[in-house]
Amino acid sequence: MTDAVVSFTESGLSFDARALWRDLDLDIAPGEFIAVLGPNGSGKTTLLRTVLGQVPLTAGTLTVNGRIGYIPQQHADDSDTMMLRGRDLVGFGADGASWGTGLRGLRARRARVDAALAEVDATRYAGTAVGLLSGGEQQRLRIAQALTRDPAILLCDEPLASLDLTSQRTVVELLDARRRTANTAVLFVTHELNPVLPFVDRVVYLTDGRFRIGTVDEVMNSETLSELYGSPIEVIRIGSRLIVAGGEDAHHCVEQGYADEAAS
Ligand SMILES: Nc1ncnc2c1ncn2[C@@H]1O[C@H](COP(=O)(O)OP(=O)(O)OP(=O)(O)O)[C@@H](O)[C@H]1O
Repeated sequence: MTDAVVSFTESGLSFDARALWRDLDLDIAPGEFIAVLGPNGSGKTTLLRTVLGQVPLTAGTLTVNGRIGYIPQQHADDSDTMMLRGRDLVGFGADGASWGTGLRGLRARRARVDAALAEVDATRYAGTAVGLLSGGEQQRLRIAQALTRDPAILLCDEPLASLDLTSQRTVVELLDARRRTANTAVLFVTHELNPVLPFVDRVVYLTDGRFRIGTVDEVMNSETLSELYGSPIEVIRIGSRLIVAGGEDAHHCVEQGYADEAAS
């Protein structure tokens, strides 16, 4: 694909003798929304880190066309961040970019921060300390921070973790709006597929050195996942949601209450 934002070609990544993936080809198109799934330790975060240039591939090539926006995993010990005002946190994303010198540069930077705050509807709490905001509000600020770079691709590492369902929906809708209006691709690591299911174009499913890439229907079915895991996995569709049963990470698509619903 010539206009791909990110291209992995015959790529492989191993740490010592352990391969996280081999012979992986993936072209990510502008505006494409890709969910990266798999059990703990399967290499989801590492896949993002290769795109960030933090981890070199051990085989094949990776090309990135355009700027990257990164929404890192949230850690409970981000205490330094908690003291900042929302606007200052977002401003970190705008640092390092070339805004020109003097007052003009400062104005351009401020305008970009204001635009990013407005895009995620966070202007009203831009002056509040991050630590006083809800998890959902903080996550909006992290998205705004990533947007200040006007990215061609957003790398999102479990951005829904520890958010309630309403905030999850807000975050996903913000990312979806961005890709629709600005054609920004989204590479989204998640343990819960259901909140993003309506928006996902393709899934990259990693486990134990193997992977599958395809549409939700192509990958998230009993036959494909059983083959991938080498043990019986059942994928059940309930309305617009998917439940994965069996296998060591059967929980990964199940949200609170859905398992009970499936059983009843
Ligand atoms: N620099 C490194 N050197 C050696 N091993 C590493 C390095 N970085 C990651 N790993 C290992 O690679 C594996 C994949 O890690 P990664 O963080 O990508 O998993 P993950 O799928 O994101 O897991 P989780 O769902 O728990 O966040 C882990 O076993 C991890 O310990």
